Amino acid sequence: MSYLKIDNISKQYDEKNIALRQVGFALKKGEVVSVLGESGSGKSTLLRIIAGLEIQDEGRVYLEDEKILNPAEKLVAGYDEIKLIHQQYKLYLNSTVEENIGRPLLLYDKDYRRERVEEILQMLNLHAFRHKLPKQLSGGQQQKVAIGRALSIEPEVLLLDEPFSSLDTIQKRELIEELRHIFEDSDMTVIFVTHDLDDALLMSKKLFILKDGELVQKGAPRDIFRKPKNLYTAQLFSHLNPIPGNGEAFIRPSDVKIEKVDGRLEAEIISAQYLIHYTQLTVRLKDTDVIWKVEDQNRLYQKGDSIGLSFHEENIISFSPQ
Ligand SMILES: Nc1ncnc2c1ncn2[C@@H]1O[C@H](COP(=O)(O)OP(=O)(O)OP(=O)(O)O)[C@@H](O)[C@H]1O
Repeated sequence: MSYLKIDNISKQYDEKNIALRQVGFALKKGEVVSVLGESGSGKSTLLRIIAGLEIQDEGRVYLEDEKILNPAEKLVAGYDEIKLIHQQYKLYLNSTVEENIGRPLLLYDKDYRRERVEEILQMLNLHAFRHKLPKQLSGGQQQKVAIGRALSIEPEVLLLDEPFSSLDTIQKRELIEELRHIFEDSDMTVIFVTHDLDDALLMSKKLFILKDGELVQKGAPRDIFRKPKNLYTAQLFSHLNPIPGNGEAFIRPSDVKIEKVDGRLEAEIISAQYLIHYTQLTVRLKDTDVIWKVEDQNRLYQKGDSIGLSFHEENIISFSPQ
């Protein structure tokens, strides 16, 4: 049974700005998913509508079969059960970490409040900073406090709108992994939106891909990687090498094997770029203008070398009948 249902949501701000086109999906309780899309694809609008903070033109959001009312239908917009965190999420600057986390619980029983704040400090490993003010914390620690504050009243649904984009890559990856473990141990339903594929893959086992306001594909990353529905989705995962004379058919660099020159597919290396896990070769296929990227895992080749290339038919990505 679906727990959070997004049913056919459309939203157009004005003539030029169509933010969402009939977006629909359903999540089970406790599911953690990522919504991936480039800037302007409608991610923030989608989350705001799910949170009941934006008026949609069409469609409905349901939480456990209850309609989520939008600001035109509800006096105080938003729901305690659904928390939205975004990059500009503000902390109380003159309050300590523990006060910030406990703030949403002011109307709750004092003992419960104390217990819950302890739980959150423990969960997010923030004990050492409990008496510090936000300005005495790093960006990553501040984001954790913001998340701690959102978690303090135990929301049913947590919506994360690129909340980590101000962090450096290493800090961000660590925080995402930490949160993934927290979410795995909870029954919170989480939607994480991002434009970064690696972040999305780190956070969840299920991806929703948004393009120009449309949900173009959803599923397990491995399935989308192997069977992308269109060029846009395919290219989110890697560069695609066009296969000459084979219509709209491509092969990923990671699926190309470098062999000795043996008269089959031959190429000349026109540049070699040292990357962390391999040397990326840019090659020109013999007797053509077709340029490919291939991965030299053993760092054996350099500019000017001739190499042979091979790949398995089953790895070909094709968008039209061959
Ligand atoms: N208040 C608004 N008024 C008019 N157009 C808007 C408004 N908010 C968003 N839009 C437009 O709606 C579309 C979707 O915007 P949205 O912010 O939802 O995308 P996004 O995927 O979250 O982008 P980003 O990653 O850059 O934050 C864009 O074309 C944007 O310009």
